[in-house]
Amino acid sequence: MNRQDLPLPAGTSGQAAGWLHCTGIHKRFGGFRALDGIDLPIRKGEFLCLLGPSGCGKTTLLRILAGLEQQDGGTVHMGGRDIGRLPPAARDYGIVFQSYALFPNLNVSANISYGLRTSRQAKARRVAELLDLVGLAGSAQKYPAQLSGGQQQRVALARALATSPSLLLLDEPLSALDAQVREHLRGELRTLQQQLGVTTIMVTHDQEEALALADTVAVMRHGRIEQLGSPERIYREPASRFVADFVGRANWLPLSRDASGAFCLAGIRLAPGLLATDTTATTATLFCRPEDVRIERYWRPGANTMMAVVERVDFLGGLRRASLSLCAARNITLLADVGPNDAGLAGLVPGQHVPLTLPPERLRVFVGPA
Ligand SMILES: Nc1ncnc2c1ncn2[C@@H]1O[C@H](COP(=O)(O)OP(=O)(O)OP(=O)(O)O)[C@@H](O)[C@H]1O
Repeated sequence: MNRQDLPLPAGTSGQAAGWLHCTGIHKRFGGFRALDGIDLPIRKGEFLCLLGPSGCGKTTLLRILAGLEQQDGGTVHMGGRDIGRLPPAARDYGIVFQSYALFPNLNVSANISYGLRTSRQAKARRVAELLDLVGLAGSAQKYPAQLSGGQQQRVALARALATSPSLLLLDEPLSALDAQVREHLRGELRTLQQQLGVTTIMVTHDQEEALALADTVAVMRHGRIEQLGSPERIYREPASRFVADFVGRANWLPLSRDASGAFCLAGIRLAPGLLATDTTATTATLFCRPEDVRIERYWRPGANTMMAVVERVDFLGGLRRASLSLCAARNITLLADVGPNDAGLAGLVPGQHVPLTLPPERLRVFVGPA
């Protein structure tokens, strides 16, 4: 698996590349192929998110890394050591699951120190240190039932970090929390991970969470990695239609070719230089994010500028989302996100004709029908 434009996380060096390395991982459940040749290099100190729809194999891969599931084929190396067949206890990681999985009959202190084999005083010191780290100082004597969901997940995180593992595995740790707590804890998790520099792999099906948290996102589909790259790269330069659709919102517009082979949208020749994966394909689709569609205040002929009719405008708080249809082909519709300071805002009235520009550098072409 090639890595794309990945800056190293702070505090790591080039030699650290591929500190944890999965090679050719296969896993079947009966006749079902859950993982189909996973190659995944992870650098020391990196925060990597496994992102994909339900059933794509994210959790299976995480469980294989944890030794909770055995792969049918392939290897796992960590720090140069083959750990692929070691039992969970012989691997050096902490894990947090979606459900808090705390022992209800043990207090916070006992939950956190459960895996520690040190003296009572050392345990108490470590618990206090960890509670401080996760923002729960003074809660050592409480029981899980006395804590909110977010607090329980902090305790679970403290427990996972208790032995100072080299690797932190997180299986949808925020998904049981309500939106506000989730966003708050997301920020704290990222700060904590950077502060400790612990290599972290998190499973999520929430693309916003993956983009916000990760140094690197691995987008999975049907047991394979469809794209591995920085959040920016995944969002801006999706490698496939699946990735483009799964991550963020997109307009898909049907293209044709004129006699010279140039791409046309609704009969309008588009600026040259659009990248297509297959340059001979006759059927192609234009991909463009709603925030990249520029509504102009006045008509000015230019590359990829065309007239459209405003069909509908939805107020989304920070921005307005306009549904538009192209004047040259009213059946071709697209969404445009318009911010409060954008020039085109004044024209956003249903029924109004407005010029719009599709900035050439923001467009991509995918082979196949829209
Ligand atoms: N122990 C098992 N026995 C049989 N099938 C399994 C087992 N574990 C997972 N699977 C199947 O393997 C596929 C991948 O499961 P996995 O839990 O890895 O997916 P996921 O991407 O984490 O999805 P979700 O987000 O829903 O948890 C699914 O179709 C699942 O039903």
